[in-house]
Amino acid sequence: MYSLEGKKVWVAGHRGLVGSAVSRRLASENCEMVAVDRQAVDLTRQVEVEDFLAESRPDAIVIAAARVGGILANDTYPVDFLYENLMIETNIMKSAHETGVEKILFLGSSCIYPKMAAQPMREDSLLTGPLEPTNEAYAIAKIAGIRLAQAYRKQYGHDYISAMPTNLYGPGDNFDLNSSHVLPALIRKTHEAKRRGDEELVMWGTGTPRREFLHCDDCADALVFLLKSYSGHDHVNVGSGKDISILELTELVCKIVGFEGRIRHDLTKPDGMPRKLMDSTRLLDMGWKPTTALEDGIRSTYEWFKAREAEGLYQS
Ligand SMILES: NC(=O)C1=CN([C@@H]2O[C@H](COP(=O)(O)OP(=O)(O)OC[C@H]3O[C@@H](n4cnc5c(N)ncnc54)[C@H](OP(=O)(O)O)[C@@H]3O)[C@@H](O)[C@H]2O)C=CC1
Ligand SMILES: C[C@H]1O[C@H](OP(=O)(O)OP(=O)(O)OC[C@H]2O[C@@H](n3cnc4c(=O)[nH]c(N)nc43)[C@H](O)[C@@H]2O)[C@@H](O)[C@@H](O)C1=O
Repeated sequence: MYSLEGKKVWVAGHRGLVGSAVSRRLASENCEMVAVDRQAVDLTRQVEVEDFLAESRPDAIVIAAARVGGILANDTYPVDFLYENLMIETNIMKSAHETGVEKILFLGSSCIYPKMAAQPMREDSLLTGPLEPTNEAYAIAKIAGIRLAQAYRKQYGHDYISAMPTNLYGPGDNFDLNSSHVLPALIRKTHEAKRRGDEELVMWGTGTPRREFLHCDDCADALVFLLKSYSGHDHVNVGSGKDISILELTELVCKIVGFEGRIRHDLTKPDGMPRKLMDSTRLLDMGWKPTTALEDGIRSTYEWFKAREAEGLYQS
């Protein structure tokens, strides 16, 4: 067990979907939070990370900072996804080693597994086959991060662990239609189509791929659980255990938003992995479980989106 009591914890990427959820969750632990904005410390720059850690001296770090995006962004900007993620994770782990950080939780993603991995995907299917081409760059950076954490454990005995969340969503998500993941994109597109009185909604791809979704607050709870109770070499899957086809998801969002038009497929856009459902047995066996049903989570995220839209945050 790792006690967070009185510890200084740095959530790198505290403004993001996951980082903000982890920060909310850590508020109920008796620990001190450290935070820094990208304007003050660019995590792709080693010297800035070194100086920040030498000065702030956290005891534990959650690496929720990363270059993140949906299928199109991943496919269009492979250099950015590979380079920035490699830099962020290596800079943080190296500086943490030099300043004696006790514990690191590194975050990867379900895209690390082979495109044709047996479903549900177990932790030991890593590196057993070719990756999905649309997110290969990002996946390679994340696999390198897992291996780097394991290397620090092997060479120096450091308690660096890795968690692999499934597709996440919730308040604070990215609703930009070019760079977002499918759920925030569908919420925004359906809402705007309804407001304009459109007869159809355009979704990407065939709709046959299947994805597993987990609310960011469930994910944050699992991450804090792992931070406190897990100290192993192997990475741990973090999922909800249920998947849904993209067409079914689109129909669910239409129901929640109240859009009654047709659904049209844009087949110029990629489908990506045919199925991504994780086997989270290891985490469940440790005693953790998710609490937010997908429909409830989409409803509350839609309310969050509408409130931000009313503030003028999203202009269509
Ligand atoms: N979203 C998802 O569906 C999934 C996410 N994950 C993992 O969870 C982690 C967090 O993802 P998520 O919260 O969705 O991503 P977000 O894009 O919402 O947040 C990423 C955060 O990282 C910060 N950041 C990025 N680059 C830099 C940089 N160069 N210097 C300083 N800060 C930087 C961003 O800062 P700023 O606010 O300034 O932009 C932002 O706060 C990632 O490791 C991702 O792989 C895993 C599975 C699924
Ligand atoms: C978390 C994960 O996220 C990415 O992988 P992904 O799961 O394929 O990403 P996605 O959420 O963007 O799409 C899921 C499915 O949904 C379809 N789809 C329909 N309509 C829209 C749409 O409007 N927008 C988007 N983005 N997708 C749409 C889309 O065509 C695809 O079939 C990674 O690259 C990878 O980096 C990663 O780790």
